[in-house]
Amino acid sequence: MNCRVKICGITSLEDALHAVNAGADALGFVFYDKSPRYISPEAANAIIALLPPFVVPIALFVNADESLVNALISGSKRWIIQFHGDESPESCAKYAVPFYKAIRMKPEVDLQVEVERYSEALAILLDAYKLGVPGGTGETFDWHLIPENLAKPVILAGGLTVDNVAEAVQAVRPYAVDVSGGVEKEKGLKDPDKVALFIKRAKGLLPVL
Ligand SMILES: O=C(O)c1ccccc1NCC(=O)[C@H](O)[C@H](O)COP(=O)(O)O
Repeated sequence: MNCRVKICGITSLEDALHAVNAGADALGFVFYDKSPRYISPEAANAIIALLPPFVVPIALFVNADESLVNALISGSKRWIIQFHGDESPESCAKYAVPFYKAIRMKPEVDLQVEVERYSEALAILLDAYKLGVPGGTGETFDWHLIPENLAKPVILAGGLTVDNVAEAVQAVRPYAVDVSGGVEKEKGLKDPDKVALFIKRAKGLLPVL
């Protein structure tokens, strides 16, 4: 299976280019100022101007003001937005760029209903629910909560690491996987070896020993 990989929480050009050279399909940039992975719109737009054309830059917002989102996307036409808060379907769809909607998974979430609500989303990203923490929790959720016949591509996130990503891809068969904390050496800084190994294992290019 050809599983794509998004490396999230990029804060430097060095980490961005290393992830791309290791085979990342998409890079995530966090514009949530309470995150240790926060990057300014100016710094992120400078990085994405140097990315090769087939790499997708993804801008992550949590209940952000419209003016902040518009300020970012006015700097580059390449962005896809990942809404990671409580944004309504209407507020996600009002921008000039495509979007993904993150759903924080717990047993009472009906994914079929969420997929219908966010009908204009390109894909849904499934992350672990943790009270008071909007994302980047480093925690997994119960993958059995994901139905097989969802009408949107699934990006699987939440607590993925070099040790569990191959199993996750096998079990869920997602369109893509997304990782942040599992490939860091400290919060906000990627570990190049873990990034490379994670991508190889997600794409089935290396056996898990
Ligand atoms: O990464 C953050 O700090 C963050 C903060 C607030 C909202 C979302 C955030 N990250 C979202 C992501 O896309 C992460 O990649 C995803 O939550 C998975 O994180 P992890 O469990 O650390 O791999």
